Amino acid sequence: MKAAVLRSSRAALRPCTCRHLVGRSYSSTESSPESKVAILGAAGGIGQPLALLMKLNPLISSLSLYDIANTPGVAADVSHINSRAQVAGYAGEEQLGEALDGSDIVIIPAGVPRKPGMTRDDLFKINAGIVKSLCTAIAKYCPNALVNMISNPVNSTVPIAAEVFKKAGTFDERKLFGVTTLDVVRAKTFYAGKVKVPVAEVNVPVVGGHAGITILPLFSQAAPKSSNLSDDDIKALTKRTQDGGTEVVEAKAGKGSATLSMAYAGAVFADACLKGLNGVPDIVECSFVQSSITDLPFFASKARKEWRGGSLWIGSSFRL
Ligand SMILES: NC(=O)C1=CN([C@@H]2O[C@H](COP(=O)(O)OP(=O)(O)OC[C@H]3O[C@@H](n4cnc5c(N)ncnc54)[C@H](O)[C@@H]3O)[C@@H](O)[C@H]2O)C=CC1
Ligand SMILES: O=C([O-])CC(=O)C(=O)O
Repeated sequence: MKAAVLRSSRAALRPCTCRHLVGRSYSSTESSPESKVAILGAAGGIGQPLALLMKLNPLISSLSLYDIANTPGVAADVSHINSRAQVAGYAGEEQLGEALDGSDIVIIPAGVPRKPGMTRDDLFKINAGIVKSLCTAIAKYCPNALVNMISNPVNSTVPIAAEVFKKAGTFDERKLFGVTTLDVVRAKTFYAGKVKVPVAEVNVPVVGGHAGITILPLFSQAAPKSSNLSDDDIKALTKRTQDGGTEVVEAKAGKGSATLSMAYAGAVFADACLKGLNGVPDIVECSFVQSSITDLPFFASKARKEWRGGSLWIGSSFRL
C-alpha cells in the first residue's frame, strides 16, 4: 500500500548539549528534553483523541501517528494545533519502521474493539496477531522504547508482547506496561461520586488484571478515607468498576467500546512515563507488568517510574 507521510511544517528543533538532568538531550528552543512518542492505531476511536491529547503534552517534541490507513488526515488535522510536538503521519506497513524509529514511548491502541455480548477474550484471535506483528517491528526499530499496551485483551496482549521481545532478545520487564489506567480513572470517579469528595483529591489503587473480576479496585486503600462506606457500598463500587467497560460497550450499542475515557487514561499513563523518563521523582501509576508479587507471571500493581542509570526502574509498592 502506498501512502503519504505527512509532517508539520515547523522546522526541526535542534538539540543543544545540555544533558545535565537525566542524560537526555534538550532542545535549544524548549525547556523540556526531546521525546518521541509513537501511537500505533492512531486513526482509530482511541487513537484520534489520544493523538490530540499527546499533541498537547509539552514533554513531547515528536509525535508519530501510525495506522494501516487514514493517518495522513489525522496527522494533518492534529499538526495545526499550536503546541510543541511536531506531527508525522504514517500509513501502511512499509512506513512502520520510519514511524517507530527513535521512539521513546510506543502506545498501542491498534486492534478491534468489543461489541455487546462479547468478552475481551473474544478479541484475542485478531488482536494477538496485530500485537505480535507490531511488537516485532518495535523490537527491530526502537528496542529501547517503553511500550504502553492498550489493545485487548490486555491480560493476554502484554504476555504476547513479552514473548515477542524475548524472542528478539530485547525484553526488559521494566519497559512493558499493560495500560490499566482506565480502571483507576473509573474507580476514582465512582468513589468520589459515592463518598462526595472532590474527585481531584481521590486516589484508588486497582490491581490484578484488565478483565471482569481480575480488575480489583482496593477501595480499602482509597484516599481520602471514608468512614461511612458499608461493605455493600464497596461491593457495588467494585462491581461497577469491573463492569465499566461493558457499561460503555452496551451504551454504544454496537459502535465500539470506551474511546474518549480511554484516550484520557492513555494520556495520563503516557505522561507518567514521560515524567519518569525525565527524572521526576515519585511517579506511581498502577499498570499490568511482569511481576513476582503473586504466583502469576503478570499482575497489575502500583509501579514506580524513575530514571536510574539509563533505564526506567519499576519498583512495586503493592500492598493488600
Ligand atoms: N486497555 C484498556 O483499558 C482499553 C482497551 N481498549 C482496546 O483498544 C483497542 C482499540 O479500540 P478502538 O480504538 O476503540 O478501536 P478502533 O477500531 O476504533 O481503532 C483501532 C485502530 O487500529 C487500527 N489497526 C488495525 N490493525 C492495525 C495494525 N496492524 N497496525 C496499526 N493499526 C491497526 C485500525 O485501522 C483502527 O484505526 C481494542 O482492542 C479495545 O478493546 C479499549 C478501551 C479500553
Ligand atoms: O470493555 C472493553 O472492551 C474496553 C475496555 O477494556 C474498557 O473499557 O475497559
